[in-house]
Amino acid sequence: MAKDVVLSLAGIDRHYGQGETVLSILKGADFTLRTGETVALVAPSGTGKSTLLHVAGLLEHPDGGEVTVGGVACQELGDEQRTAIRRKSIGFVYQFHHLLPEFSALENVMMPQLIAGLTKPEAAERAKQLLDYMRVGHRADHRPAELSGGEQQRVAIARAVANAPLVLLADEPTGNLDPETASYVFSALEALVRQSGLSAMIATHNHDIARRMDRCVTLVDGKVVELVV
Ligand SMILES: Nc1ncnc2c1ncn2[C@@H]1O[C@H](COP(=O)(O)OP(=O)(O)OP(=O)(O)O)[C@@H](O)[C@H]1O
Repeated sequence: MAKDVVLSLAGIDRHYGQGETVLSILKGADFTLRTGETVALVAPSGTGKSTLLHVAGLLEHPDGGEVTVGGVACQELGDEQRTAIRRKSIGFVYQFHHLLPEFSALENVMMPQLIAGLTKPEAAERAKQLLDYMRVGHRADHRPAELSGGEQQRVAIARAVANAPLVLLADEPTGNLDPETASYVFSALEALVRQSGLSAMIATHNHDIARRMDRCVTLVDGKVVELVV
């Protein structure tokens, strides 16, 4: 793997179901993400965007092929090792925030850092910085249900980058927001990614958002193909 490649997918196969009802989603998909690069994944519904992100983020096992994260080939690793790599190297943002409802925004952003072994004061300081950066610091002590959709998603983004991952994977991170809020939240996400030099792959249906990334890819017949938007 080239030195500046942070994530590579090689010959990824993924199918669902069995026998005659088998549905092949990814068919030898290849993809490479370089350090500091931002890539939009734009493809019609049902073509496998979430599947590709889940495989890349070590949330799902592919049926064939190799996922390499930060130079580590993950295919032969056990669940524990994959989880350790995922926690250290991958930040994931979903369409719905998936914040823990019984904890405050600040505690939600502290959580992955505490799991990674930081002390409470260290985790709290970084969480505050990230929430301020995402312009939601004034809501730090509130629980998710007390936040607006845009605020919830900004907290979820702060949480995803709390452990300074190598790669940020986002699955339609603004898909559940109205256009104005989506634009605001995406700008905050983009600024954070650029400022921290993060590598990111973002699935989106929004072509305005896609154009702001370094490059765009799509899925055609189970393979990743470069796209000009
Ligand atoms: N666990 C599963 N079991 C069976 N089929 C699945 C499973 N997960 C996804 N699929 C199917 O695989 C296909 C690809 O799903 P995926 O969610 O990756 O698409 P997508 O491009 O992200 O779609 P959307 O834009 O609508 O979110 C779909 O037809 C979906 O129904």
